[in-house]
Amino acid sequence: MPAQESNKVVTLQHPSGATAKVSLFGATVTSWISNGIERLFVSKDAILDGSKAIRGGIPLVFPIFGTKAHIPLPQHGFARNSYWDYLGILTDNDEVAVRFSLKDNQLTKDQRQSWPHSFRLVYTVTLTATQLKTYLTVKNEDSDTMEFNTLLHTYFRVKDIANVSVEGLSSYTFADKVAGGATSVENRDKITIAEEVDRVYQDVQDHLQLNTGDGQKLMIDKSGMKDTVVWNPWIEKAQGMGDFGNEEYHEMICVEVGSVAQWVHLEGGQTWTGGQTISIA
Ligand SMILES: O=P(O)(O)OC[C@H]1O[C@H](O)[C@H](O)[C@@H](O)[C@@H]1O
Repeated sequence: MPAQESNKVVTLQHPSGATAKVSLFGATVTSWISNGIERLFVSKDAILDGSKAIRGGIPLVFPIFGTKAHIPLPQHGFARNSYWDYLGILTDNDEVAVRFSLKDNQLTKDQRQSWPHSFRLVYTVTLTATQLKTYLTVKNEDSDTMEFNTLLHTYFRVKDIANVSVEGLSSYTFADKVAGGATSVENRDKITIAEEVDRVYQDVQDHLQLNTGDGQKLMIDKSGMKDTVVWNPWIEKAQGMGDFGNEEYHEMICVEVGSVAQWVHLEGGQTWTGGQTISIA
């Protein structure tokens, strides 16, 4: 079978040998192996029992990014902390695609009170020989307009952060969360990491390139999503996270496509789609 569920994890297998795993908890992609190489980072200390969002892979941020004073939801919302339904395989020709769904009636009473909207999320994860595609559809099932943020919080595995760079963000404005949200314009063609980095690049082009430093290149093509966050916790933040090894900041970088700088406005009855295609160059 190209996809099967066992113990709340769906495993995708492509005839090329590529594989991916998606936990029903958060619909979090926790592994993507292509050409025999694991491309995603999951912390050795990640908590996988459903009591906390998974530290690594692709946690799905919805309906808020960070925290919002007027919406009493936990950081990054409820999607990454909820069990999703597995809807099964969509196609199985050159690609293996599986879908997951989350509806408002699967939330806790507190979550529904904090964000009182009727909605349906459908998340499609598609595996080809050389690509991973993750696309989210949001359906507003109310008659009123709904506002949300969403982001694919992708943790990429790298050999050594010292040799990693991200291309495609030059000349875009970013909010620097390490500097209290101060905005600046990026002037580097290749963004490298040598300290704590937590930047929200706003309204950026859809094509980015991640050089993982070992000769491998990943192309990240987003669609329907405006912004890109680049994050590495570096030394002190790493030490402060219970579910992240002290030295693991060397082995990961988050490049997170999403719509987070502004609310997405979705009218009643309407559907929104956004996501990313990650390709091995
Ligand atoms: O610790 P988490 O809630 O998973 O958040 C991890 C990180 O997510 C994003 O990258 C934010 O920009 C960071 O500010 C945050 O620290």
